[in-house]
Amino acid sequence: MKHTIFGESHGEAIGVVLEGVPAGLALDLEAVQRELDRRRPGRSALSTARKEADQVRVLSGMFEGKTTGAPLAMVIGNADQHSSDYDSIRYTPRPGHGDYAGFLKSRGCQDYRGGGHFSGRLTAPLVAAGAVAKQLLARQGVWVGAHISSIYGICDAALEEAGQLRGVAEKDFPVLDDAAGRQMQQAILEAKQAQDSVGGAVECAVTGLSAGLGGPDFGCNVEGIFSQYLFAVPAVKSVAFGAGVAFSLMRGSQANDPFAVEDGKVITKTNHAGGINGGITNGMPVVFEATLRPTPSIALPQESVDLRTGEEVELKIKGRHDPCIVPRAVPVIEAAAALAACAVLGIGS
Ligand SMILES: Cc1cc2nc3c(=O)[nH]c(=O)nc-3n(C[C@H](O)[C@H](O)[C@H](O)COP(=O)(O)O)c2cc1C
Ligand SMILES: C=C(O[C@@H]1CC(C(=O)O)=C[C@@H](OP(=O)(O)O)[C@H]1O)C(=O)O
Repeated sequence: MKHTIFGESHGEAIGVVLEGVPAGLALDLEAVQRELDRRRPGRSALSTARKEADQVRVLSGMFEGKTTGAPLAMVIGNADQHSSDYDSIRYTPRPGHGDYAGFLKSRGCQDYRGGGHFSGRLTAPLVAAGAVAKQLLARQGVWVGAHISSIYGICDAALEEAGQLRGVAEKDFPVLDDAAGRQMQQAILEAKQAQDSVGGAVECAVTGLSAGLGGPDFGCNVEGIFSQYLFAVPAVKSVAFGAGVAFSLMRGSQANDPFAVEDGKVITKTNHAGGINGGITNGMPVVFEATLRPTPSIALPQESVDLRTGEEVELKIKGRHDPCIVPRAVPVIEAAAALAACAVLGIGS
């Protein structure tokens, strides 16, 4: 399924056009809305204070409750913009954000208000598209779940099997170990108090993908397909499959996943490979971790450059920002993974 996300954070609306959605899907719009509600801003002191209802409206591609196979267009309004917060930083890019790169790419014509098209707000339509993908995947027995695996060095309990993630989505703070979750929340509030921000990671599992999907080469490699979708999420700076960076500390005897037979099916006893060997699914859950950087917009003074004069200037950012992106990014990572899983399965292509 090809998806095109459109809009700007302070424009009239944001949305997505999904092409290739198979006809005849009885799309559950309440389920789509539930996913959007998990990501919605302005719900607690842990997130940006911007309040948006994030009510999704389907403009096309659905008739009498079912998808028609025509492009599915979904739109979400913007209501609570404080655009004047951005006037003073129009020509002084925020370190870490897309401002400078966007200024160059748009030749100075970018919508600078609220980060424009680079805003994390554009992940709302991504979540809507992912919710459609999840419904298509469910018909094939494929399921996606995630949890916050760490924030600022505080780790959640280790994920031993993907089934532990069922039920995590309903939590306000989606972790396996609520005690660790309370420590993470404390770390976020301390960073906020210090006019700063923190980053962390989201671990995600996709179950039900049969063995033998994908290929070793560019374009069909399953790790590559997932990575393309995941790196399109703003603030994602690394993606690692299975044991990921911990492989560098292992011997082969520890890293290899021993084969076994369970109910007549070949399985592996461990899943250090994250369900992928040779770029091809091996039938175990596809498991990966995405690292999200600390929020770029912080209240502490920072160094920037006035792009009109070339002078170095001190930057003070106003406005309402997430002191940590990770909690609201959990449904976003799931959405990106669901779209990637559709691509791996060839749904809508
Ligand atoms: C859900 C979500 C919320 C975000 N909230 C903010 C925010 O409040 N302030 C901010 O500066 N960046 C925020 N970001 C991150 C920026 O959008 C992102 O860092 C920027 O677009 C640059 O992209 P990059 O980090 O991938 O290079 C958010 C990202 C996501 C996914
Ligand atoms: C609005 C959302 O998050 C926004 C993401 C964001 C950024 O720079 O990425 C900056 C802030 O925008 P604003 O200054 O307009 O409040 C966040 O509030 C959202 O996620 O829906």
